[in-house]
Parts: sequence; C-alpha cells; structure tokens
Amino acid sequence: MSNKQSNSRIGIFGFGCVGQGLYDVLQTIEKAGIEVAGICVKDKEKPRSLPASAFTYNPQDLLQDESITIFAELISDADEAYSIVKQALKAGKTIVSANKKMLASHLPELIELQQNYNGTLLYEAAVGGSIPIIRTLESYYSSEPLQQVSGILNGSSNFILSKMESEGLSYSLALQQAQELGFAEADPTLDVGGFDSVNKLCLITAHAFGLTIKPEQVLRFGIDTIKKEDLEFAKSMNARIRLVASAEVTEDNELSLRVLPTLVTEQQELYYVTNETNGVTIAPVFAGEQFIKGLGAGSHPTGSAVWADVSAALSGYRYSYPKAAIKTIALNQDNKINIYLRCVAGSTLPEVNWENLVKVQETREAAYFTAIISVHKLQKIQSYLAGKQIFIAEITAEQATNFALKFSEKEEVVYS
Ligand SMILES: NC(=O)C1=CN([C@@H]2O[C@H](COP(=O)(O)OP(=O)(O)OC[C@H]3O[C@@H](n4cnc5c(N)ncnc54)[C@H](OP(=O)(O)O)[C@@H]3O)[C@@H](O)[C@H]2O)C=CC1
Ligand SMILES: N[C@@H](CC=O)C(=O)O
Repeated sequence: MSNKQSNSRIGIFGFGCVGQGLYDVLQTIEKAGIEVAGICVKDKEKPRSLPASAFTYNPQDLLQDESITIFAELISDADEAYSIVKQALKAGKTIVSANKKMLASHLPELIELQQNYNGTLLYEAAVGGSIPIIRTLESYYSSEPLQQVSGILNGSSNFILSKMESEGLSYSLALQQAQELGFAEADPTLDVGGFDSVNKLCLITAHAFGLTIKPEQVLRFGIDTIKKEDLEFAKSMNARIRLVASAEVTEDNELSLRVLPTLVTEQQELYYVTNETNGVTIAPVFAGEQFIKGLGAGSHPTGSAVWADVSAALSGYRYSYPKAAIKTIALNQDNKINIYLRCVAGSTLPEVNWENLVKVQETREAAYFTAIISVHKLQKIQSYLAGKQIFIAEITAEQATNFALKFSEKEEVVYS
C-alpha cells in the first residue's frame, strides 16, 4: 500500500463551518497522516479555536510553500476562491474545493487548466454535502448512460421547508436557524433563491451527461416567496413541497434542467428527506433507479467529504469527465411541465402562451392558478416574475386536476 499520505502537508483556506469540520476530521482520524501546514483566513480580529500561529492572512504564504502537497479551498468568497484554485492548478498542484458557486461559474476553464498544467481539482463536498454523488457518477457510471439525476441538493432550503411544515415555524425563524447551524451560505439568497441548487446541478450535469452548462441556462425558482398557504395546498394534496433540482433526458433524447419547488407525495423518497438532509435519485438506463440520501450541509458531514477527496487525491485519483468524451446529448428546454402558481390577487400574469391556464381560486389576498408551460417559456419570464411575490411549484397533471376539483368556481383564463 502506498505510504504517500504519511508525508503530506495540507494548506487550508478558510476556517469557518467547513474548514473547522475538516480540521476536526483530520485530528480525529487516526493515521490520517496529514500535517496541517497552515490555515489562511481573512479576519484578523476573529476569536479562533487554535493559536494565532496556526493562521496566515496572506494566501501566498500557502500557495508558494513548496512543502505543501495539497490544498483545501474552503472559503466563502467565490472570487477569491477562483483566484486561489486557478493559481494552484497553474502550478500543477492538487486542490480540493467546496465552493460550488465558483466551480459552476468557471468549470470549463478549470477542467482545461487541469489538462494543461497537470494539476488536480476535486469537489465532492460542493454537491450534496456528505453524499458521494460526484464520485459515483464519475467512476461507477462512467460508461452507462443515465436517464435522470434529480433530487434535493440544498440543505438550508430543505431545513426551512421541514421546520415550517412540521413545527409551524415562520420562514424567517427557520432561515435564521439554518444560518445559526452553519448550513446557509454567507448570502442566504443563494440557498433560498435556488441558485445554490443550480450550481450543484451544473456540476452534476458535467459528470452525469458530459455537458458544461452555465448556471444562467437553468430554469430556477426558489422557496423565498413561500407562504403557509402553499404548504396548506401541498398538504391538501397529501404532499410536501421540496426544492428539487433535476436533469432529465427527454423523449427526444435531449437534456432538460430545472430547479423548482415541487410537490412530492408519500410514494416518493423525497417526501421523507427532512431538515438539512439531501437526497439524489440516479436513473441509469440499465441498472434501474437508485436513491442516495445523507447530510447535505454542516461542519463534520462536509469536512468528511473534503477529507475523502484529500485522501483520494493523495492516492492519485482525479476526475476524467468520462461522459464529456461521449457527448451525445444537447440541452433543450422545450419540454412541458404542470405548475401551481400563487400570486397577489388582481396581479396580471405575463402573456407567454400558457396552456390550460386555470384560475382555481381567488381570495381577497391571493389568486391560485394551475397551468402547463414549457421549461423554456417559464425561464423567459423568470426575471419578470422575480420580486412580484409569486410562488411557483411543479405539480403533476393529476394534482392540477384534483386541485381544480376542490373548487367549484373554477375559471378558465385565456391568453393569446
Ligand atoms: N456550510 C456548509 O454546510 C457547506 C458549505 N460549503 C461551501 O464551503 C465554503 C465555506 O463555507 P462555510 O465554511 O460554511 O463558510 P463560513 O462563512 O463558515 O467560513 C468562511 C471562511 O472563509 C474565510 N474567508 C472568506 N473570505 C476569505 C478571503 N478572501 N481570504 C481568506 N479567507 C476567507 C473566512 O475567514 P474568517 O474566518 O477570517 O472570516 C472563514 O474562515 C463555501 O464555498 C460554501 O459554499 C459546501 C458544502 C456545505
Ligand atoms: N448552503 C448549502 C451548504 C451546502 O452545500 C446548503 O444549505 O446546502
């Protein structure tokens, strides 16, 4: 067995929730054999759990230290993370990152840098926290075509939805708890607005389908406008609302991507995924559907995923992006979905060739619609709808019918 790990020195960028988690894991695992060479942080005034001598405030102190074998980039600043990772890769070094925002924004360039300079970049912790999803797609499903990869990829949103649903917490109190527990991003809009799930979906798509997609290309609605009425609607359908990210191959053999609040029923695994847990379904063409569930955020679960990458990288593991070499699929967002839409009473919806747009119910405060719309058309009005207190969830055709049946004053709304 290789004894490569016994002489390894690691440089850690960031000592927040994840950085501390990795540090704890390294201290606890006997024979980890990794020496922490230094930790780079930003705030000189912050109280720390380690002596001041463990820290530096200048990234170059680590990046230019020739004795360091491997880096872990675990900071909350995506721009600075990009510059750290780029410099490390250009020097042909090995670096593990948890920064999905940075990774999804620069993936094609980061893949090229690894090829050009023979560096290594791993990022299991960036998707699904402790769930080994990237390595499963990359290594185990390197050659089998996949039909779908979908699931809950954001711990904070799931925590908020669970707490509102099971404990009746307000949205703002549940968000505050997610922040206090270290699950939320420095800017929680990334979590509740669905951006974080989009970034993770882009990373999944590169490994599962061989496509590098820009985050802006993905349809995205979050849970930031949710109200208790929406949870009551879901309950009346014997369902729960989950923020679901999905990459699926359509009937025309093209790839459709979206992040949407979605009604899930007791028959679906995602119904039972609660709090900061994430859950991902992989549907390979031959193997049959599989479901992986695990803690999607938090200090030690994420630290564990970083350590798994550090350990694998030190044994010579690197991603090969096997599906990119095959690249038989293109992105197409023309597939149609059924949606539930709640808006302020009297609001005007944009005219985008809705199909079956039905105003199911109107109260003094809100109007409730169901409709069919293509992913592409919904994406076109995504920015128009933002900021208008509109909540959208994907539902099934059966749920749309059942919702309409509950109200006798069903009214068809026809646009051009
Ligand atoms: N929290 C989680 O559960 C998960 C987080 N991630 C990702 O991991 C990364 C870290 O998240 P998390 O630990 O929660 O964040 P925290 O906010 O808890 O910690 C961020 C750390 O980054 C440091 N930092 C920020 N900017 C700089 C900079 N310019 N130079 C050096 N250090 C800097 C901070 O320094 P200082 O201590 O001085 O403030 C702090 O130590 C993020 O990319 C996040 O998206 C991924 C999976 C799960
Ligand atoms: N903010 C993220 C942290 C892990 O990726 C989340 O809530 O999932």
